[in-house]
Amino acid sequence: MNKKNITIIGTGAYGTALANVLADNDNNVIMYGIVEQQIDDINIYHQNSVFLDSKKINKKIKATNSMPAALENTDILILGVPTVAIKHVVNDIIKYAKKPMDVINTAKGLDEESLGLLSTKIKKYFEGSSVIKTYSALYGPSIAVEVVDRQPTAIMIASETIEKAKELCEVFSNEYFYMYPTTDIAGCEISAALKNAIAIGGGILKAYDAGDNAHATLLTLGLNEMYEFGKHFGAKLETFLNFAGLGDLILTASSKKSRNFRLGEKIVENNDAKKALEAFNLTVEGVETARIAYEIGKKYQIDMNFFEIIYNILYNNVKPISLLNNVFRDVKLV
Ligand SMILES: NC(=O)C1=CN([C@@H]2O[C@H](COP(=O)(O)OP(=O)(O)OC[C@H]3O[C@@H](n4cnc5c(N)ncnc54)[C@H](OP(=O)(O)O)[C@@H]3O)[C@@H](O)[C@H]2O)C=CC1
Ligand SMILES: O=C(CO)COP(=O)(O)O
Repeated sequence: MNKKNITIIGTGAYGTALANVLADNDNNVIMYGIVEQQIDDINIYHQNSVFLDSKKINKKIKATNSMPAALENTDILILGVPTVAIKHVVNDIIKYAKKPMDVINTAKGLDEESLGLLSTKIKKYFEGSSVIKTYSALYGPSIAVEVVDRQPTAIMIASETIEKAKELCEVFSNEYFYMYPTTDIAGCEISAALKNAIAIGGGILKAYDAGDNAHATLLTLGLNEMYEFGKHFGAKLETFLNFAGLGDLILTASSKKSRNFRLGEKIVENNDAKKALEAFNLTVEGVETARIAYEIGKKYQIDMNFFEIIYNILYNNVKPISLLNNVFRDVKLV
């Protein structure tokens, strides 16, 4: 496989983890960030201590705060910022990109405005520009810190054609990072977004010491609601059984390494979602997703009992104990 020139937008936890994989695979990797200290940390000390402590990353990774420099000669562009920042960065990317690129999104969210898919929205942002060659997105159970530690990880790449997905698998895969191809962008994206809200529920149950039965039940009913939701957008059933679906759901709704899970625990600690959120300054995509998924469920009359409860906890000051008291009743199984 030829060396690729890869640009990663965002110097956060996941962008850094992917940079490390891609540099390990001998590609030229440059990261674009907005925080000088993070850029220096990467260039000089080969670490990203704000997000990943003092863990060393591949010395070949470069970072810059200049978008034009980052986009000098890009073959593959990775969007490594949270959902909320995508519009802003795409505007700049369009301004400075010099040639058409394979664009890969990593953000896990939905589109608030259209009550639809984030991928549709991102492609719209690029519409009319000539800088996007293909669109793909990368999803699956991959906590950044474990990827940086080179612990075994398997994820999906969803592209519009299977040929492109397979080509990208070649670029990313190595002995600790395995990537599998699919064309079900909608299914992967919905799984990835919705599991974050379910992970908040996982943290709530854990903090109440609800037990392993309850945990397994949450995963099962959560997967069912993800699928009910996905059907509406034409997602395939099998996607919910792959790494983007079941895999990421199990990981995030069970692990203290997940920020969404930890937020759930904090909500119980504070007995108040608003207070917990005020004190929690990490990226937690599940909060917005819970609201958008709830609205989509209402609009299209999708049966989503869990999402209604978690929405009320996050947005209507309903106490977190209501999850324990109500989520196991009237579960609608696929
Ligand atoms: N962490 C993980 O294990 C995984 C995360 N993801 C997904 O990846 C996405 C990013 O998450 P993650 O890397 O963890 O988030 P982080 O909070 O670790 O990092 C986000 C980065 O984006 C930067 N950023 C925010 N706005 C802008 C902007 N306008 N221009 C440039 N940079 C910006 C942030 O800068 P600043 O520091 O200034 O805020 C920060 O460096 C999320 O959607 C997440 O769900 C997917 C798989 C795994
Ligand atoms: O999506 C993730 C791992 O696949 C990361 O989850 P959190 O955003 O909850 O930390």
